[in-house]
Amino acid sequence: MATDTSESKKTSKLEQTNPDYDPNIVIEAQNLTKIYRDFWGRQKVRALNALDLEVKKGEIFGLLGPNGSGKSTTIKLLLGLLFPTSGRAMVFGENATEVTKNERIGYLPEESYLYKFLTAEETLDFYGRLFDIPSEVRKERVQSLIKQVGLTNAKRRQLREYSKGMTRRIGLAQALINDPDLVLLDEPTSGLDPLGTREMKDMILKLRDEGKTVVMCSHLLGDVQDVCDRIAILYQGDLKELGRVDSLLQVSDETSIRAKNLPESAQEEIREVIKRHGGDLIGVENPKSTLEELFLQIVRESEQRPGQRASGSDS
Ligand SMILES: Nc1ncnc2c1ncn2[C@@H]1O[C@H](COP(=O)(O)OP(=O)(O)OP(=O)(O)O)[C@@H](O)[C@H]1O
Repeated sequence: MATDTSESKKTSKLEQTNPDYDPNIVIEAQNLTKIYRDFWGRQKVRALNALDLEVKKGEIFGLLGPNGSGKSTTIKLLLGLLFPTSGRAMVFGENATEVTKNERIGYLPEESYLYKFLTAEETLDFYGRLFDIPSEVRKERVQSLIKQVGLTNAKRRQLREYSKGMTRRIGLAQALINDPDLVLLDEPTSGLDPLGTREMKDMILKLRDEGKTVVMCSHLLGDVQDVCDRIAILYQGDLKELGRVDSLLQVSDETSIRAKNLPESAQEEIREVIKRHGGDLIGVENPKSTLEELFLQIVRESEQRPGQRASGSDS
């Protein structure tokens, strides 16, 4: 597996030869169907049913759905680890079954498969060698990824000593060792504490800022809402919803107004205006922060002032 970061070599064969190929479409699934069969060839499960979707360059795309809805099957089809029963998946304009395109993909699986007796440095160096990354580039990238995922203080410890959150971090660093253009993340925030979750979400957003395309599967809907531009919701192999998170979540028949330092008299006037226009007042109240914000604020304050109670507490 040879990896070269120069733009010219990172483009796929099709990108170079097919003038119709649109480089802004990183993933294209057309009628993608996967039926698992038993030893005798009899149909066991229709895991994915005629999936049509596109993932655009530079977006964070969320694949959602209850257990067994076909998310992992979709990821495996994109990686070429499974063959579709019918339809096709294209990645960077190449058929997903073409494994050479995986040189441009980083993959964080749900379960860690890393070698427990290697340190973080050794792990990343090992995967860097698999990608044939030249020694100097490899050394630099290993150190910069370790820093990026916040494992500098633990970089010489064996992975068997790592907590679940640390294992997730080294998993992400491993997925990025080849400086991929497309990053597939299966449950990236599972097992992380709220601070680790925030950092992981920031790292995912940073990947988008760097121009990478991210596809993530997650059951943690709050995390998906925080980072994803678009989502697809699968149910028993069928695509049930596809669209931009902000427009899917917009409640179009309600209006919300937020103001600071508004006196009680003005609030009364607003109530009157709503009444005059025939609207139903749902509530005039102080907005609430999120539990995540409160938790992070307390952790940050505790770091700055060890031993003291956080400022926001009133009981
Ligand atoms: N190797 C396999 N052989 C037979 N059936 C399988 C196989 N892998 C997955 N399935 C079935 O295909 C369906 C979709 O599974 P898949 O793992 O893609 O779902 P998922 O959405 O990733 O679920 P989860 O959220 O639990 O990870 C399920 O009914 C599952 O039992």
